[in-house]
Amino acid sequence: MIGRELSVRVPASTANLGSGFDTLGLALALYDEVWLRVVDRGVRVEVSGEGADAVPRDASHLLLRALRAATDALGVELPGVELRCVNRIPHARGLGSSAATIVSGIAAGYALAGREPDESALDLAARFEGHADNVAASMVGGVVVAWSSAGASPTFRALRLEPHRALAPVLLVPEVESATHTTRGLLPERVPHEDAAFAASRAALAVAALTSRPDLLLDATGDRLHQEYRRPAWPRSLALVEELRAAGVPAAISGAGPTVVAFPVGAPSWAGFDTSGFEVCPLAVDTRGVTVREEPADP
Ligand SMILES: Nc1ncnc2c1ncn2[C@@H]1O[C@H](COP(=O)(O)OP(=O)(O)OP(=O)(O)O)[C@@H](O)[C@H]1O
Ligand SMILES: N[C@@H](CCO)C(=O)O
Repeated sequence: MIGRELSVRVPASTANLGSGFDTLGLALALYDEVWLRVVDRGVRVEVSGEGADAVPRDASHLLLRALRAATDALGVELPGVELRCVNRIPHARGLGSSAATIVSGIAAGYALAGREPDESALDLAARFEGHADNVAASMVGGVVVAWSSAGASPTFRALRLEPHRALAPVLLVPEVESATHTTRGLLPERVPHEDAAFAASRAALAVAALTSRPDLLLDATGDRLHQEYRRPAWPRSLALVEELRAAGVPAAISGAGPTVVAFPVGAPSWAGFDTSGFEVCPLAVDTRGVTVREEPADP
């Protein structure tokens, strides 16, 4: 085991897609990369790129905690680890950075056990994150429908669906950050039945829109379960979503915000919209999910 080296590549993701709160996810072709070596003791962490000035450099690093959870669950001995992270997914913006990091750690742990990430890996990752939409997208790529059943084993599950080839998401990423745990705290305990019915119809429609009928994305990305409640956390982002939707462009808050995800048809002109302070990032859809490569041992 000592001396084994792995490299991991994991995609970002956009969750919710408006109507599918904690349920729908889409993997994006923006990747964090990690190189990892098993050593005889201790922990050494190097980080470059996003979050390099903020994330811990010890065993409390999120990836190492997820890795340890996986190796403990699989009975793999892990005396020490060296880690080099190249982070490209912005943190706390609604692009699934924490989920991608958790998935990297868990996929690496499974690889050390000689296993592909499977249903149990997804359950473990989702337990870390608290919900499965982003982790499922980062793990398997494409479109995912995630669900949980309290008390069941596995608790968290997901179904992967093939994205329609015309899906061309554009992410509008602001400078400001918004922590997911803070905006989850803005959600009410209960919602009106009428809003639940609205959500059920739009989420069901979104499955069709994302996989075979992108022309239905405007209706399919309508939301009444979370965005309005979270408005105080990112008023400008939600105003931009409303502006885009009023002009017929399907748009929603990406994950827990503050990034906006839009699905313009053709080459859009952003000139008519107030995108000041947002970086406009067209991103392809990732269809592979996390990949782990075993690096050859030193001769
Ligand atoms: N590559 C990373 N390495 C270490 N810690 C990370 C990394 N990426 C994210 N994190 C941790 O996760 C936090 C961000 O998680 P959070 O759930 O708030 O946002 P997000 O995952 O970027 O967005 P969302 O869940 O809305 O898609 C960071 O502040 C950091 O603590
Ligand atoms: N479904 C999650 C995605 C962000 O992690 C939320 O909206 O809180």
